[in-house]
Amino acid sequence: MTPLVSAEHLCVSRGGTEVLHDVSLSIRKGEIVTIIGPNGSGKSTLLRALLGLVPAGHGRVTRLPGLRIGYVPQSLQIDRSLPMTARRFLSLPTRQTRAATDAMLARVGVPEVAERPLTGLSGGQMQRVLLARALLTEPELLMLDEPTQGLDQPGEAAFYRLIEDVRRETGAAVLMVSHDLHVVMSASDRVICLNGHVCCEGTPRVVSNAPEYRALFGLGTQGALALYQHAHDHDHTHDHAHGHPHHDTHHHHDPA
Ligand SMILES: Nc1ncnc2c1ncn2[C@@H]1O[C@H](COP(=O)(O)OP(=O)(O)OP(=O)(O)O)[C@@H](O)[C@H]1O
Repeated sequence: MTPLVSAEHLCVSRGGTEVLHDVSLSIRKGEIVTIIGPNGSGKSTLLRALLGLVPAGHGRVTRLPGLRIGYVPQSLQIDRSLPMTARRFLSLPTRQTRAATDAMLARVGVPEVAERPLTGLSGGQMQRVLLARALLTEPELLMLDEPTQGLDQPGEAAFYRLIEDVRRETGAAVLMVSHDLHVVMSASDRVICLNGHVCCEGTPRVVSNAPEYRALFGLGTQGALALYQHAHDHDHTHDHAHGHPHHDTHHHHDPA
């Protein structure tokens, strides 16, 4: 099957530093793929490069022609001098009917915010509105950058259920960046562990056993991961790992 989007030997520099080095990956129809990695490891940059928002220095990015992508960025700058209701925001750039916006706000769990100004929404409400806007474009690929930040725990669980429903109902693929290692392990078909380059990738089980993953996230997470593996041990007949034992020679600056 032709991938929806792929990167081949992608290198990207930001501010004079190479932040992505020789990254190759592809996302296929209906897959849920999660990118994990420490702060500053290039996760957001990778999404933006796949979207064509930042240029590839070397290598290339290929998207299926006409592919509809719903993108939820990590943060959105809202112009506070420009009051805009959630309903109006959902109608940009494509006009939506009242019924469609109401139904989508209900679906993401915030039916009450339709007439409220965006600037008055809480972080979690805003996150849901951003997801609603992405879903309204009927995406074939959803790209979500830390989509559960700001969501409370029930909200987080509901969020991953919603993503699985969307995948089941529409066949959309999902590529997301996440720091919720526990949830990632249960919600993803495939995990890509990034630290400037792809450290390791594969099913959650393969990744959590990879030495590169353990080096990055330590053994402290193993309890939760072991629990996951125990519950899913039957389900990984096609595991594959690309965990090359190379060392990370890139330096990453703390965004702080
Ligand atoms: N516009 C930019 N100009 C200069 N440097 C940038 C720019 N955007 C990103 N960087 C740098 O590129 C590196 C990767 O940033 P990126 O936001 O992709 O990391 P991340 O893995 O998404 O981090 P986090 O987990 O903190 O969100 C960081 O060192 C960051 O400072």
